[in-house]
Amino acid sequence: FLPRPLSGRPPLKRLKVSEMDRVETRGVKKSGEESHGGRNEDLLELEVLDSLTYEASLAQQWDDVANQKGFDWEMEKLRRYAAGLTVDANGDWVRSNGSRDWTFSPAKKVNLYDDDGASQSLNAGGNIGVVNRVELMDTAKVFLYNILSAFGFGPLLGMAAVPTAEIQKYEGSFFSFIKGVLGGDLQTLAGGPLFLLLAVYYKKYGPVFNLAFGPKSFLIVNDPVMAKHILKSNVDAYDKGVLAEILEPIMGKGLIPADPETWKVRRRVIVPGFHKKWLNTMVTLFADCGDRLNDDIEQVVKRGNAVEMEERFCSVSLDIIGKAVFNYDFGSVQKESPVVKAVYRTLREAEHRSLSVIPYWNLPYADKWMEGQVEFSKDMGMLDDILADLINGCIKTRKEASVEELEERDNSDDPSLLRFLVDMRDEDLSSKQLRDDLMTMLIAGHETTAAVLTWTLFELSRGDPRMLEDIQDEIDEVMKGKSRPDYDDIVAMKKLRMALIESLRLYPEPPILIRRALKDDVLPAGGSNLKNGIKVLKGSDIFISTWNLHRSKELWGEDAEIFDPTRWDRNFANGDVEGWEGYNAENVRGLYPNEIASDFSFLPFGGGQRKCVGDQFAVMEATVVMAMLLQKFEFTFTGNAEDVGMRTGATIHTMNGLNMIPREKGSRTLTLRGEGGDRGGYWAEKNGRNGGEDDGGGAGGDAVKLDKAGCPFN
Ligand code: HEM
Repeated sequence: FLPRPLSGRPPLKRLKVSEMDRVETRGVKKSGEESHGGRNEDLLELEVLDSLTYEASLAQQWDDVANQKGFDWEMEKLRRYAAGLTVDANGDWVRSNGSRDWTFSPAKKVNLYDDDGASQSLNAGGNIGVVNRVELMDTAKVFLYNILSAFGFGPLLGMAAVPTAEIQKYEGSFFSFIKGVLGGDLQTLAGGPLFLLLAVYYKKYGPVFNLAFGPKSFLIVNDPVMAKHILKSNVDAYDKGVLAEILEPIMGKGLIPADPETWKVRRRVIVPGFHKKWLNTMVTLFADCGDRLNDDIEQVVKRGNAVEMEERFCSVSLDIIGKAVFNYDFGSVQKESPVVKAVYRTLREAEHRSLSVIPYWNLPYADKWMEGQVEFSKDMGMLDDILADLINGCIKTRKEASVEELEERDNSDDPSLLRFLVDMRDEDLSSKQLRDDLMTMLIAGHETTAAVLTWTLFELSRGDPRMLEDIQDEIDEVMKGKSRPDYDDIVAMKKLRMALIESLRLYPEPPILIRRALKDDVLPAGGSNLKNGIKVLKGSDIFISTWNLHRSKELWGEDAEIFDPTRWDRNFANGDVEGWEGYNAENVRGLYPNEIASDFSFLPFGGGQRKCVGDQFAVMEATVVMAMLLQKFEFTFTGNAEDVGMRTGATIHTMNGLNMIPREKGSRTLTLRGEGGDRGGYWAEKNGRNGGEDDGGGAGGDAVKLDKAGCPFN
């Protein structure tokens, strides 16, 4: 949440350049090398703009003199003077230290060589790619505009009248405040989970508002039209901003934090790994791990104990992701090993960082003296060693093949993504990049799926028991006595899939998507009354609250906060949200209703080009594990549903664990619980059942068998 530290890379590179090349092709080469035409020119020593620097991108941006006006240009000139540049008699920007050889205008075609001769990155057209980097000046400008807007100058500066929610009042105790400041914990400072605070402000301020902490502010977007603009229509104008800074030390240049240039390359490599045949193979893996979980719960039933299901779901999803991504068996359902502990501590640290106001991990030598950081660095070391061994082992047995061949290959001995990536023909096997990709998928695909399972079981257990019974009936009908579902069974278990996806609506993982503007932009008005749109300055940080989008009454109707898997069969629209098509059940394709069917009011896996690569994997995994569990067991809370509580990090966790008492299915007497009564009544009503027996939720009484004909799932 503090301004991004400047990168350590020097902005200029001292290289030798052939005058001929500079004029004709702008080629750059090392002293003593032959020029492209084979001529051995006299070489001049020049400072050439590194194509990867902010200066290079700026120089391109300002190439057109028509752009050289207004406030931004004045700021840019100041920036250039401060960087030691000046304008020469020809109007070119040059270094003021007398070196007239170097002009500010970037070369159009440049071949740069590192000192070791390795060529540097060029984009496909041979031009220097425009790298939009947010620099200190951009952040300063955003701060300045925030301050001026607070004094009412916003409209003069072309800013829309976006309301500002100011976190001024701290609700917690003095000691927890001090703890929050010292720990840099935003959640403690805000007095509770940030996304819940944003939900309160959403009710007050509507679809878009600023959240201000002094001069620093975040634009909070709770509108599907604006979200679509940021994630899809103008996606090149945004990157992951704060999130990338926080995750970089853990995930490196893995897909989630990757800058746009790295992302483009890696996404193209990784996506083919999730091909259809692989996903089918994965169903067997999900069932293997589901068996382990069932065996474990069986033991708990025998002992007559309670079990913490959130923890169990985390274990099963960790085992699955370990095997799927790098063919490593964490075996965490059966035992807790030092490796498993290291994974969890790393996840907790990543979450703590994402809630932190102070980048404490960047303090000098933090990994040597700071509590938590010493351990974190050891954990990362351990995980890196394991990953390095796995990668090296895989490389040693590499069998190169084309993507098509790999898709057809019998990979039953090692179906992992690592194997696929290593065997892919012509792939760069830099183990650092592979390490980053694998680490990212380990983290991205683990607790997210565990959270879906946790909150689905929670909601099914606290709702009308007939809802659960209905789903269990579906499982029995589809599985026909088999203990392990296959792909067709997953497709056939629609009620279960809709229950899982409904829990992702109410508990989105993560509850906030983070972006930073790489250029100035204007968001569409959507459901706001800001008809000219909302100006966004380069460098602005944006939170898209999926929690607010998914629970909005404007987007889902009055029952938005209710867990109702049948809603996915009904359309919903709202003409007040300009440009929003609404949710259309007919547009649902594939295993779950996605962002397209809801026109970006439902973003379970994000949307646009940076959408989750593991969506199908996750839905299939959750369906298999939950089907196998509910086929055999029933669960009741050890106490009340309210005891479970909620806290947040990158995903939404329970506060106190999902403590349940499991029993063999069929051994429980279904009762309508008082506290879930309204939900039960609602479910019954939606199913067209106004049955006299306890609908609407009194306590006690045997459950009424669901009337199949009235069920909207059918
Ligand atoms: C229910 C489970 C999951 C949920 C809810 C989920 C959610 C998401 C969301 C919301 C994003 C977009 C983030 C953004 O736009 O800032 C995302 C991205 C991503 N997810 Fe998932 N995810 C899940 C499972 C998985 C799995 C199983 C994997 C891998 C095996 C995975 C890998 C990724 C990756 C690599 C990205 C980054 C994609 C990119 O930027 O190109 N996720 N996920």
